[in-house]
Amino acid sequence: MLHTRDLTVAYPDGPPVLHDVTLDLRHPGVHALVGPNGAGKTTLLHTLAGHLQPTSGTIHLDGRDVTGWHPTAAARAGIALAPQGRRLWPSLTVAEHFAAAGRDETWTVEELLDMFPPLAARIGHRANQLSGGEQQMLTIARALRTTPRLLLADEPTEGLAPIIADQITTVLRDLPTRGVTVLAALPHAAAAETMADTMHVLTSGQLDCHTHTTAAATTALRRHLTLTHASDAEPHP
Ligand SMILES: Nc1ncnc2c1ncn2[C@@H]1O[C@H](COP(=O)(O)OP(=O)(O)OP(=O)(O)O)[C@@H](O)[C@H]1O
Repeated sequence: MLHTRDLTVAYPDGPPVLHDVTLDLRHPGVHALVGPNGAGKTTLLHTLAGHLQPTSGTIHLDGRDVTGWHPTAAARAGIALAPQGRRLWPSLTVAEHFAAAGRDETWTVEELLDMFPPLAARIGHRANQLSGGEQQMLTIARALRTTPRLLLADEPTEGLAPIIADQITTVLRDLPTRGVTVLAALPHAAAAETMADTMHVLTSGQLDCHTHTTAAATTALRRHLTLTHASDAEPHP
């Protein structure tokens, strides 16, 4: 459903941060993009959502070339981003976030509140009055209001208490049954294990390994850390 080929991305006036990233999500499901801080996970998700332009390479969603599309067009094509840091409007209420994001009634407010019960009790509260977990729930719920086929979730359980992280994981795991494929950026393989069907390991802007097992993902991450530390320790001439 999502296919990127040789995607290279740089920030203005900087060197490439992603190098020739070829990612193939053939089947609906929950897919994890696993990598350490600075690997380029956020950069990849933002590029898929149209917030960054690749310098080369292509992005296809369901066979359609969406490379370089404006975020609004990417959203219409079915790509939604639940960003890291949540990016909510602090002074808008939960209800106002739903109203602002709503496009059609595939995901009704009632359904979303059933999915995230803590939000139901907070419907009239402003975003800056919500807990971190409630903010994350609102971020995902708001993204679903745009009726995505692909939900990009950037570190969706970051900093949350385990019980809240479990609630969010359960919701994400269930989304493919509603026709939504999830690509979740996660910092390590253990976090991906409970959430994802496949893991794609990103290190230093390059995709390193595609796997179904935590062990293989962890090995790839350890290999990267070992190589990084070894080159850091090399004496400089
Ligand atoms: N706005 C920006 N301008 C320039 N460089 C940036 C910008 N945002 C990120 N970078 C750089 O791009 C690289 C990849 O960062 P990115 O945030 O995509 O990684 P990440 O894997 O999501 O890490 P983290 O888990 O820490 O968010 C890093 O070297 C970072 O410093």
